[in-house]
Amino acid sequence: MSVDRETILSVLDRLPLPDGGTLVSRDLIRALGIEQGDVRFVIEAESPEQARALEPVRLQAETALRALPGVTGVHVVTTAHGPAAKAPSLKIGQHPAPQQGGPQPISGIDRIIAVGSGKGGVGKSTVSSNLAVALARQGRRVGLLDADIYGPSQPRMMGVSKRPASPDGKTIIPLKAHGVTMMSIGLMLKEDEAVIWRGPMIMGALQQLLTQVEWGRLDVLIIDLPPGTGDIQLSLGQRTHLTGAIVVSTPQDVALLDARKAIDMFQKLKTPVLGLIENMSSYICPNCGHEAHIFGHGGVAAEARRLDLPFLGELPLDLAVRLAGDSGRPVAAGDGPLAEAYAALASRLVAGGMA
Ligand SMILES: Nc1ncnc2c1ncn2[C@@H]1O[C@H](COP(=O)(O)OP(=O)(O)OP(=O)(O)O)[C@@H](O)[C@H]1O
Repeated sequence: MSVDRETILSVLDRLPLPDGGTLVSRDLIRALGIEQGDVRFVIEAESPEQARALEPVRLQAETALRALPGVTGVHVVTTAHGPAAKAPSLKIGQHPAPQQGGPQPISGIDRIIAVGSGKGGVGKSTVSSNLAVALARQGRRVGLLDADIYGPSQPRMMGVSKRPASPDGKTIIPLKAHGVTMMSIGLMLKEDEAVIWRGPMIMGALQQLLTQVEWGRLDVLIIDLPPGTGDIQLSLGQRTHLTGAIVVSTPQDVALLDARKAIDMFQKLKTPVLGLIENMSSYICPNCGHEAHIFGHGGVAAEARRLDLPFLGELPLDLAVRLAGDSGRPVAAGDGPLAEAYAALASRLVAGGMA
């Protein structure tokens, strides 16, 4: 049984706010998305004070929604307008500036590739970081932007935690790791501020990360998107000229079903789908060498053929990939078959003029 938007809103409309009204009646809910029972939305507070006052309501909302049949997960974040945090702060409380003439390029960046997935947990962030590192090892000037506001994982995967500097309070100096210039929304938050954003509204935040970060000259910027097909992906595709998108999926049917939705979204946005990647494709037992297909095998290649899209390759399920991601040194930075798989993927993109 799946849960719908109306049910979610009616539950939220029953939770009173401390100063009157509800999240719904006060129009504080943004970017509500429901993917396979996973509910995500943003509470847009008017000030950091209000955001703090709303914290009990956020928790109540999570508990109430989790109790609904068909809900498998709930992720709610609060954003706050109001006085800017100490530098480097993204200026707060702005809707993205109105824009004329469709998606725009970003000056100094030759190509932008968005890495998306229909479903969370399929390895989109892992693929983004490893691909970025593999491309940098081939001499490309590479940027990596972690746009997953719900769970920014690139600082951990790339092994950076320093808060980026902003000498003039406007531009932000990105960090460097494994030859890649990187920036993550996670680096702008203090650890104890994980819930309340000191940032602009989310769409504006992404736009600012694209334009206020001093990326320098890049051959390619890789954007690690949040999972699914929500407002962030739409807003990015509508405002920024993307060279193309890569969709990551595991071979399971359920993951493929969602991947199709992501492909559909990119096609509606007129963003070329550069290809599909099958992650967690096969598992080689380190003890006996037996090859197993835990999530199935070949489903993504078959889907690519069916949709007449390029199949960019399969990446095995391997403990070393996770350990490397957790340790901040992606497998692509080392040697061996896993690094070679990413190098081959990077070469294909370079040869095709995509990176
Ligand atoms: N090929 C692989 N082999 C082993 N572990 C993997 C592989 N790919 C990803 N993982 C692990 O699976 C977990 C989820 O991966 P990752 O965070 O990249 O997924 P995601 O699609 O970006 O998820 P989210 O949507 O939650 O951001 C991580 O712990 C990662 O290290």
